[in-house]
Amino acid sequence: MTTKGNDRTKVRPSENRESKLLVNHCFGLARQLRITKILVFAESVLDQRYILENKEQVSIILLTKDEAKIREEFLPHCSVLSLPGQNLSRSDQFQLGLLIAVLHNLVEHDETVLCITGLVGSLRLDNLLITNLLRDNKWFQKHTYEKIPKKILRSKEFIRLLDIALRLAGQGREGKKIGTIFVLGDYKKYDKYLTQLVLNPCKGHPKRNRNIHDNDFFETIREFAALDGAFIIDNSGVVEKAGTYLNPPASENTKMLKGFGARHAAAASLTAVSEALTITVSESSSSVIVFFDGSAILQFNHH
Ligand SMILES: Nc1ncnc2c1ncn2[C@@H]1O[C@H](COP(=O)(O)OP(=O)(O)OP(=O)(O)O)[C@@H](O)[C@H]1O
Repeated sequence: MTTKGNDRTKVRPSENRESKLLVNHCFGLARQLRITKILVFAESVLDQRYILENKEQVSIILLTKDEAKIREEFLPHCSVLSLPGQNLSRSDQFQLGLLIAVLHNLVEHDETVLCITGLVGSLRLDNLLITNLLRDNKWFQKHTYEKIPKKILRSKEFIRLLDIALRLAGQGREGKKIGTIFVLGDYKKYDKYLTQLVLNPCKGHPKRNRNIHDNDFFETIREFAALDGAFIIDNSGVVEKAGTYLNPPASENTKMLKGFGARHAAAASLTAVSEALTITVSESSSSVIVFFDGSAILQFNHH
């Protein structure tokens, strides 16, 4: 059991031993199964050195919410990836971590890898998984991965937007839940399906001040999320519009999601008739859903 408040100093020696044994067994399994990549959720590792002691013939991919916490001696031996989101379930952590590794070309989408993780904040590793994105993710089975324009899904803009969406879903605004849509892509190609519900609050501001990569802009996004409608973001991460209503035509290519209403229908439909990718934050369920080509391709739920 994790202590309430996730006191990082309170890891019993026996628990640290459990984590070390799990890591040892993981590397043993990798050798036996000839698996060459191991994803480690670094947030849960108290003593990172025992991972280095094990590394031979495997690539270690460290996933972290805070790259500054990764010890320097690790860096030449591991790939370090930033993991967006907060309070995700463990299965969502796995899914997101693996997806990000695939998007960074560190893992093939049909490659079997080992993942070790623990409860966020617990500093204990307690879970070992053998997984393969193509085998274990329904969407990857149904779709041709290569069909997704790499410039969109493999972009740092997509990963950053996912991070923003997960943070908004997890934190809300002034104690209230947030619901919104982010649209990523070449917006001029689907401008005809966009209508302003209110005057565009981004208009007239320099591009550098409304880029999703700018940390200071995050709070503005949180404020603008209170407006009905969607954020329209170009491929370089500049928010071109906010408070925008999506009005795409009906298309047979749209797969509606059960249990959701107009927001999710609009987000799905726009991707059916354009090359845009949309990410929704659901006000009713706090889930974050990524749509592409008319379908939900990824879904993350908060707990
Ligand atoms: N076409 C659209 N474009 C942009 N925003 C929309 C559109 N349709 C609805 N919305 C926004 O979504 C809000 C919620 O609508 P609704 O409850 O029907 O959607 P939902 O898919 O169930 O979303 P949620 O899970 O967030 O409640 C509306 O108040 C409106 O602000």
